[in-house]
Amino acid sequence: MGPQDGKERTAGAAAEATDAGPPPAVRIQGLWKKFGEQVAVSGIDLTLPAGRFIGLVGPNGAGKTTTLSMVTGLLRPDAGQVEIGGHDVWRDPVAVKSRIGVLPEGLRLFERLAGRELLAYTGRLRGLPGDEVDKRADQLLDVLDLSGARNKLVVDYSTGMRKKIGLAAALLHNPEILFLDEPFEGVDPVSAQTIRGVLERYTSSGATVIFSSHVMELVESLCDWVAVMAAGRIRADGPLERVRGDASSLQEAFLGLVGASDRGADQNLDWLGGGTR
Ligand SMILES: Nc1ncnc2c1ncn2[C@@H]1O[C@H](COP(=O)(O)OP(=O)(O)OP(=O)(O)O)[C@@H](O)[C@H]1O
Repeated sequence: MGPQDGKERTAGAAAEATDAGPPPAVRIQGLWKKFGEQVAVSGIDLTLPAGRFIGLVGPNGAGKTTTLSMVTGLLRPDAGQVEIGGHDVWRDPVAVKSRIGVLPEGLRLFERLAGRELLAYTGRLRGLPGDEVDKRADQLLDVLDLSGARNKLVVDYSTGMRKKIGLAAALLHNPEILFLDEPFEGVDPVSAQTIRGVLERYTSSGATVIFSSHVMELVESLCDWVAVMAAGRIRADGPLERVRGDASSLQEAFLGLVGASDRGADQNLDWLGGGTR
């Protein structure tokens, strides 16, 4: 399965989505971003269908965060277009931002607010009525097992608690599409299971989740659609089974796609053998 396969599938998915009526969740065309001489995202085209649980996977430095930042309107591309639900991210930002929830990498939160206050503030910024914000905030805190920390300042939250309160803030306005950059990083297995349950419930209503991750087992168990990125390009994308192909696991398919399956450590590091000293 090569890059071209991914492109063909993308075009196919776009046509399917258009024929069926509703626009795709995300349509990316010719997206580029350079930082100095470093090309982070190299002219990608990608169509992600609505109503799916979608994983964006790739090795460190592949360009996942840069792509998600441009797709969600946090970073201006050098070139290219992004549409969310048929709306251009840069020309129609209000329509786009009302439809999406975002949990970015290295999320900045208002540290001196308590968790409950943070949600109240986020809800009012989103234009929700106060009693609706109260109801939703209480339910989200409860489901995410944060009720006991509702009055604790965010600065005192652990990494996992920060991810969960960030997720609650991203879900508060009931977006159509949720973007999550490494939502499970630094999260313990119990909290991961809680987050997973919330996301599964959210997608079962027809909403779309798009998240980046390095953890292939997680992506394989959660996602029904996958895009594989490496060196700023999309190497493959489509339904999970198609991207996995004949490989025994997504991990194996991924290593083949990013060209890392035969990168053994044995040719180098011949000095490393502390145990045999
Ligand atoms: N603000 C920046 N300034 C300079 N270079 C950057 C910046 N942001 C990203 N890059 C570079 O762009 C490339 C893509 O980075 P990006 O963070 O998008 O990758 P990633 O796939 O999210 O990686 P990881 O999985 O390690 O988080 C890398 O080479 C990175 O060093």
